[in-house]
Amino acid sequence: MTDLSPLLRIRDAHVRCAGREILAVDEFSLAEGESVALLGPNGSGKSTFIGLITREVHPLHRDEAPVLFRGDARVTLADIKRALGVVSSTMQDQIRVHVPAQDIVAGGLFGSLGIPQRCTVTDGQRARARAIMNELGIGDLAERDILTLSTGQARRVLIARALVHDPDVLIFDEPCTGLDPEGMYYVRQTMSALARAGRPVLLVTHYPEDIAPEIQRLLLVRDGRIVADGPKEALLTSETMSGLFGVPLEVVRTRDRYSLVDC
Ligand SMILES: Nc1ncnc2c1ncn2[C@@H]1O[C@H](COP(=O)(O)OP(=O)(O)OP(=O)(O)O)[C@@H](O)[C@H]1O
Repeated sequence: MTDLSPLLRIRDAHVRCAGREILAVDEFSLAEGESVALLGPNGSGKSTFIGLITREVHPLHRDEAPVLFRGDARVTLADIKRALGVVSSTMQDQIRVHVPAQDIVAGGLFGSLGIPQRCTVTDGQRARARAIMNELGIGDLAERDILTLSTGQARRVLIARALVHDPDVLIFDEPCTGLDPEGMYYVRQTMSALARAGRPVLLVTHYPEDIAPEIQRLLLVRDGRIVADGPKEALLTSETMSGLFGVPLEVVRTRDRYSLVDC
């Protein structure tokens, strides 16, 4: 029998912090192979939404579990780490040790940012880390000290780390923050290629420019709520964006990308 459960389902999930509700999700499903972008202003609840999926944020308890992976509520944290590959702009700040970039990539095989103490990396695991770096065009960075890389180079190393264990879903949490146009180009191209290859990408961003042409579905988040969920063509309008961000904005479409300009 075919399993018709979505890859991910969030239903009636509520997150409270410091005495107030910071996120409420009535219903969200991600099908196998589907990619989606979450767009919203600062403080709207996007990272909290991702935290629900990664289990870093806990919803209020209720009898029926609010977050299901392939229909299963009882997945362990290890299962979640295996299923997800996460890239965020803040991860780089957490790296404080001088290690070769390939060790950061291999760390993804252990669900950590580097190789944990007491763990030994096999030749096969090292080869896997090198192979994924080569695939992303950053093989020349493998032996470089991670702390000496530019922000753009380090971000691409973090993408390799997120991919090294062949996850079911890739989460990009504001992946272009702090990058110059070259860095943005490579990160956006990589997201496009992954989504095109059918790897589900869950992108969190403030900017429509980051949304790869292959990502068709858009969620708009504001004040801790999903205020819209639909095709990006329908939602990326000047009127909707001005309402979402609370300032007058114009949406400009250039080929298959969208951008926001002040008006
Ligand atoms: N630990 C916390 N304690 C109190 N409030 C919190 C905490 N974490 C998040 N919040 C609040 O929850 C709301 C949603 O935060 P969240 O970080 O999810 O938003 P975001 O859309 O990711 O923001 P940004 O775009 O700035 O990263 C914000 O109002 C934030 O201040």
